[in-house]
Amino acid sequence: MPATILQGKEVAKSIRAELAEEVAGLKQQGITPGLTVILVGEDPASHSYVRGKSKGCEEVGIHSEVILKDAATTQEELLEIIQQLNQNPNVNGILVQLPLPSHISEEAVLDAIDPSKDVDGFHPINVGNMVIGKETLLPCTPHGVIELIKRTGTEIAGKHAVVIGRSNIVGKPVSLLLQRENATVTMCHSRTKDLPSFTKMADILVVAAGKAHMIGKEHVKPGAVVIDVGVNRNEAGKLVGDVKFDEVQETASYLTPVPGGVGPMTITMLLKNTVEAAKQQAKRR
Ligand SMILES: Nc1nc2c(c(=O)[nH]1)N[C@@H](CN(C=O)c1ccc(C(=O)N[C@@H](CCC(=O)O)C(=O)O)cc1)CN2
Repeated sequence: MPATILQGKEVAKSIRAELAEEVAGLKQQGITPGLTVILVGEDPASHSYVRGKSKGCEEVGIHSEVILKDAATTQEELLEIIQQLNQNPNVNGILVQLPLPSHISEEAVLDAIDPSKDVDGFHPINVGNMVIGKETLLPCTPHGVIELIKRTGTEIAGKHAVVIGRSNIVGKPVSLLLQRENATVTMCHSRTKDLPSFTKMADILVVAAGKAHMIGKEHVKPGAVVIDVGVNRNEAGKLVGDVKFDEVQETASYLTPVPGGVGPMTITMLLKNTVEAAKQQAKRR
C-alpha cells in the first residue's frame, strides 16, 4: 500500500487553531504575545518567509513587527537594535531572519538575543538546555519534525531513527529531540560510508542532507516513516526535497512532501514558541 502523505499544511492549520484559542485566553488576562522579526537585506526568499511569519502572527492573534534593514547595515547597528528589543517588555520574541549578509557574524547576533526571547531556539543557552533535556524554547524546524511524526500516531519510543545531516539548525537538534523521545538514534552525514546499510534499518528516517533526490527506495525499509526536510531548487526552479517522492511513496508508511510537509510547520512552531515565551515572561513579572 502506498504511503500516507503527511500534509504539514493541515497539521500546521490545526496547531494554529489551538494557538488562536490560547492567545484569546491570554488576551483576557491582559497578555498579548509580541514578536519582532529583524530582516537584513533584499533576499526574496527571506522576505517571503518573513511575510509568512507576519501572516501567521495575525492569524493567531500575536502582535508582530518587522524591522527592515538594508544590506549595508553594520553588525554594531544590529546589536544595538537587539539590546533595545531585549529591554522592551512588549516584545516577547525576537527573531533575526537568516541568512545574514556575510559581513555580519550570525553567531554574534544570535548570542546577543535574550535567551528567554529567543523564539528560534538558536541561543547557546537554549541549545544547552535542550541537550540536557530541560524545558526550553526548541528550534522550530526540528520541533515541527517531531510534531509531524507524533501526529501519525507513531510511537517514537524504542524505534530506530536514522537522521541524515548534522547541521546545527536541523540534523543535530532533530537527533537530540528524537533521543529525548526515547528513540535509538543513528546520525549519518556526507562522510557516512554505505549509507543504505544504515537507512534500511530505520523505522523513522529524517532526511536533512540538502541534496536533491538523494534518497530512493533502495534506502528505505518497507513501512518506515520518512520525513523529508530537504529544500532544493531543481534546474526548472521548482522546489524539490532530498527524497525521490514517487519511489519512496511505494515503500514508506508515511512520507512528507516538499513543498507542503515540514516547511509549513517551521512558522507554526515559531508562533507556538512566541506564545510560550510570553507566558513564561508573564510568570516572571
Ligand atoms: N531565523 C531563522 N531563519 C531561517 C529559518 C528559521 O527557522 N529561523 N528557516 C529557514 C527559512 N524559513 C523560516 O524562516 C522557512 C523556510 C521554509 C518555509 C516553508 O513553509 N516552505 C514551504 C515552501 C515555500 C516556498 O515555496 O518557497 C514548504 O516547504 O512547503 C517556511 C519558513 C531559513 N532561515
